[in-house]
Amino acid sequence: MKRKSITDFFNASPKKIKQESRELLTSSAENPILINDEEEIILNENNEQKFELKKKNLHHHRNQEFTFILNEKDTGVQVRYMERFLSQRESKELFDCLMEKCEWTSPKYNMYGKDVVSKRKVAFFGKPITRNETDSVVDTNDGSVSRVYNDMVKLQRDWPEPLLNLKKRLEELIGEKYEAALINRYDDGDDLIGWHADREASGFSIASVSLGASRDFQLRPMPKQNTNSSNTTQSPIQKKGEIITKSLENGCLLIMNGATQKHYQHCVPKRKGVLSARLNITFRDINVYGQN
Ligand SMILES: O=C(O)CCC(=O)C(=O)O
Ligand SMILES: [Fe+2]
Repeated sequence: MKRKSITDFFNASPKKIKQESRELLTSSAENPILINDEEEIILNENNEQKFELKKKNLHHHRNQEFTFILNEKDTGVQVRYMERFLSQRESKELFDCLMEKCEWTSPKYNMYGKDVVSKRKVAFFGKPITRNETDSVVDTNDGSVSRVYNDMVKLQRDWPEPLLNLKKRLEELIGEKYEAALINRYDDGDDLIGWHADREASGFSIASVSLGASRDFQLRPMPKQNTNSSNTTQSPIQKKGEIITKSLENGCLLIMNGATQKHYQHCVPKRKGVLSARLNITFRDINVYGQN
């Protein structure tokens, strides 16, 4: 590994590097390298930059760095985390606003053949309504529903201002177009979401913002299916040590890229000691959670 000053780096190949260094300004990887005129850039043996992130991922947020929870070369899985994406004030404002504006539904799921109603609540914002120049509502919320998980939930299209602003900010930061937001409300540590993978298209990055109480978020490799089994029900084989746990705090941002949903499952397990509410917003692709 050679070390070069940033001046050497520019002199070596001015055109190419100038453009790349701009992209690196806000980048971070396992070993974040922030570059300005005084700092050094680390090169590998071939004189190439060691870390290179896509330009679309690197706008703004100079003081807020991503860390990788997962970054797999072979599968392409990337799960990134930014601790203080929202300030305490922004988080509180959004939390209060969503608590007031969301129309909550309790999801149902089937456990051993029985329908069970979850204590966790969900709300769903679909494609935002369009407003004309005088800011009057053109398309009204007509009380329709949308299918989320296996449930029909109230489809809300009149996005509260702070949620719309957050959507725009994430679109700029991540380079995706988000047209839906799913809100999960965990009133205390008894509320949970079990192991699952999201249904988003393979190239799509889901952005997840957490508010309120800290909760553990877990990831595990997609359970291998027992192909020898004579019946067709799939039995997962999972080693306990393969579970990654990350506490998601008030105001943090987690980004799961498309490959994550193919190779990993995630969950928010029960946590007895948690006595207050957490909201989680996932910004998603409207094509997956259609508007019925
Ligand atoms: O609450 C969370 O952090 C995760 C929510 C989730 O996985 C989902 O809604 O699909
Ligand atoms: Fe999920």
